[in-house]
Amino acid sequence: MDIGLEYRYENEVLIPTLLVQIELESKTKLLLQRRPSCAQGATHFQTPHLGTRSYRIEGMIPTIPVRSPLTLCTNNSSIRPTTTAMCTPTHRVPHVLTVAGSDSGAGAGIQADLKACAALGVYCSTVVTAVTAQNTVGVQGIHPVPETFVAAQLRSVLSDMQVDVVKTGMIPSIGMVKILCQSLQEFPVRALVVDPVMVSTSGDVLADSSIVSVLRKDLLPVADIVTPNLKEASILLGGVPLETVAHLRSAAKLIHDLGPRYVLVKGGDLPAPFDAVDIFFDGQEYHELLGPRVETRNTHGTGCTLASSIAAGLAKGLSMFEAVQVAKRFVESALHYSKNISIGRGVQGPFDHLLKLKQNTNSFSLRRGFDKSDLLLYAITDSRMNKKWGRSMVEAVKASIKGGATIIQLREKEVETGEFVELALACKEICHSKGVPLIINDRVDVALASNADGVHVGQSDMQARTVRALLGPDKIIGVSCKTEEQALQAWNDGADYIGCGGVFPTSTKENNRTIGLDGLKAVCLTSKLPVVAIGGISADNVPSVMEIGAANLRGIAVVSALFDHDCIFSETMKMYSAVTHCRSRTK
Ligand SMILES: Cc1ncc(COP(=O)(O)OP(=O)(O)O)c(N)n1
Ligand SMILES: Cc1ncsc1CCOP(=O)(O)O
Ligand SMILES: [Mg+2]
Repeated sequence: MDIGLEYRYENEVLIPTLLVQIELESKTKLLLQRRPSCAQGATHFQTPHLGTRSYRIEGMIPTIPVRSPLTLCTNNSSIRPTTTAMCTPTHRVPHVLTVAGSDSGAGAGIQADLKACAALGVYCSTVVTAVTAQNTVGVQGIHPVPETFVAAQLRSVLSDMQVDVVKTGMIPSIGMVKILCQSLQEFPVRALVVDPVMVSTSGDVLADSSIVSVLRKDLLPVADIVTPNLKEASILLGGVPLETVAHLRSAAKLIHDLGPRYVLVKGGDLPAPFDAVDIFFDGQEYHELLGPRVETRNTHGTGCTLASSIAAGLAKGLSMFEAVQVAKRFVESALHYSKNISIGRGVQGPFDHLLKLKQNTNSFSLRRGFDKSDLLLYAITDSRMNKKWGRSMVEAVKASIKGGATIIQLREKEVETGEFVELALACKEICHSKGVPLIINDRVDVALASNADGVHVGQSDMQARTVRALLGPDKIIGVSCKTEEQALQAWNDGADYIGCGGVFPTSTKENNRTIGLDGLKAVCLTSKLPVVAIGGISADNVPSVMEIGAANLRGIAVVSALFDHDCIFSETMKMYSAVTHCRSRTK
């Protein structure tokens, strides 16, 4: 007689099921299964052949999780269950497999990939292709791993684990490229990120020229994205000189013709005065990804880290472009954070990938960065309305978040700077306790002093590019735009979103030209940034706004519809249900 305990999921709860297998004289097996109606005590089976069989259960049978073996007692003997119920809820973890070389200095290679994935919350397994002796001075030695052992590592990981994305770094031999391609055919993954490591940033050759043709012929055609720096792009294209942004664009196109779905040519090595511009090419459109050049010696491993961060974003379900943007911001943040650390005596030091784990967990902006879904219901505060209705700013912010506001903007035109900073700190605490970003209107100084999550500026305020340079890459920057040209400028300046309006007439902002639904639509259709509509928006006209037919219109920004009322909570709930209803219909 076998006894077992099985757990089955039903409605989010694990239900214990007792399984009793009895062998009859006639050798037929009888499987009885029963849900113990109690955690302890007897449970009875009615069996057609044996009448009533009673079993007494000792030991608790909790629903989740069960870790301790249970002892089931029949009439007179205790029988340990055939299976010890070990049930805990399981969930998939985004998973990147890095196929790269080991960097003894731990600034680049698989070490960089492991740290980047850890910082971005993604599991990272490793296939080591070579062991290098290197430090901040350069590469002193390379010891390739035998190809058969690379194959064995690939099989060990891919045959057992659910890998979402493979990221390749240094692959020192033609045979290894072919082994990798074969493994990916046998064990397909969702995406392949190829960082064509051929020359280290210290200028040392990490893969001889013979491998270039195999990379071109075998690996690039199956890559989802390839991320060469200037030198690597030039090598992939036979040694053409690449010295300007125009060269980068043509290089991206030519490399795309070799087969990868996307290309990111990294322009960090462009000679000054160019900004650190990367060209992202999807086969149709070019995107110039600008970012502040961080003046530091600690840039070793930036290429590997960018590629593994892209892989991490893809593993988490981001689109390619989103993954590239987040990865670029992550690397910039890490460089910014690490710019003055000193590791090693050479010309090029490593940077600190794990800043996210060290930053104050309340620093919301680094915990997950800007998410365009934050724009769904954008509440903009107004002290005059608070005064009119006799409530504090903190009360107003709490009520709007409780009602469903997804992002808060403190918009204060008369308050003294010191008071504004205090207000921002108090509101940030409320916002972060609910995972809601806090944006400061106009005042970059107040945003810096309160470490708010970002700033919103208008056309007559500080230019977004300057704000970006002051706030750094991981803060949220919004720009007011009435025209397509302003929207393009906001994009080039490195903004995260556009506030577009006033859509309808409003008395909340003086001397504000109304652009109407047509003006809103014109901006949305050309903007490369997500858009939030603003100006005279109420629950009644939300449908007309949200249904203009622009996918990147992500929400509405409102002041009086929420705050010029006695009950902010109910007004916000009303607005939230209106905008979510429309959003669900227009997705
Ligand atoms: C989300 C959002 N959009 C637009 C504005 C308007 O900003 P601005 O043009 O700077 O005007 P003021 O708000 O400063 O009067 C905004 N604040 N938020
Ligand atoms: C700040 C701002 N920018 C354009 S319109 C506006 C005011 C929006 O206020 P309301 O939602 O009360 O119309
Ligand atoms: Mg302004």
